[in-house]
Amino acid sequence: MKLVSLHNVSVSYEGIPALRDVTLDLFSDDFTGIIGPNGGGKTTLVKAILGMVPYSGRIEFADGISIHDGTIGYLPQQNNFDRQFPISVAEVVYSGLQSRKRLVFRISSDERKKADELMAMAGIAPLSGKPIGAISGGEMQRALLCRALISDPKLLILDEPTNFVDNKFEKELYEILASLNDRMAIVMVSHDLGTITSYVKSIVCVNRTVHRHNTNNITPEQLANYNCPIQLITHGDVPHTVLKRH
Ligand SMILES: Nc1ncnc2c1ncn2[C@@H]1O[C@H](COP(=O)(O)OP(=O)(O)OP(=O)(O)O)[C@@H](O)[C@H]1O
Repeated sequence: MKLVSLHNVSVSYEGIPALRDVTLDLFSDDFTGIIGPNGGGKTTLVKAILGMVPYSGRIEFADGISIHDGTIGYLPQQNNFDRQFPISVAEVVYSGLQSRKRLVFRISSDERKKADELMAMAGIAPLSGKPIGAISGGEMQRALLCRALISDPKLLILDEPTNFVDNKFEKELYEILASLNDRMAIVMVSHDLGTITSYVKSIVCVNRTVHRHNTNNITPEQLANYNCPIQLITHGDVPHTVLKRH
């Protein structure tokens, strides 16, 4: 089932195009990696879907999917999050419920339980009362994952979720995402095609224009043909990417 359809979507910043004429469908069973060179427009694509940047063209959402009610969970790139804000880890997680226009002090016991379960899954239960200024980047990333999940989204969008995360949690994270994919679509921006390729089911190349590959097995020729200047370097069976600036 189609969850989100973009029709001829373009985004410009101060007159400079970041995305041009993008037509793309996202489906309810997707586990999709969004890849592309630095500055290619990956974050802009995600922000357009979330209504965070003005765009021309049309974005359609399936019934029951909205950017306003928590049915789309979002883990932003961490440099966009203000760590000086004086709230605790648990409050960060609860803030994922705010799109439902609920106030923090009205959190139900079920929601508290859910937050506790998510924090336990992400390995940050002991940190729940700590201020976010006093935790590490990787711990913050885990908290933001819980925040994105607490509203039980049907679509989970993650922008570079493995920034700041150690190898152990990176692997854990991909496994958590693979199991969540039974009940939600997952769209993940990543620089590292080599690592994500064994988890994702499809790949979207973004370099001002967009091309969707309905496979996780992608060749350098395909990347070149679709204006995606990423080099694949193979070590054994695992391709690694080197991203070219342009
Ligand atoms: N708020 C903004 N104002 C002006 N230009 C912007 C803004 N945000 C992004 N851009 C520009 O738009 C282009 C696309 O940026 P975007 O962040 O979407 O790329 P990206 O593929 O996510 O990059 P990266 O891999 O470096 O995170 C870049 O040239 C960037 O400099």
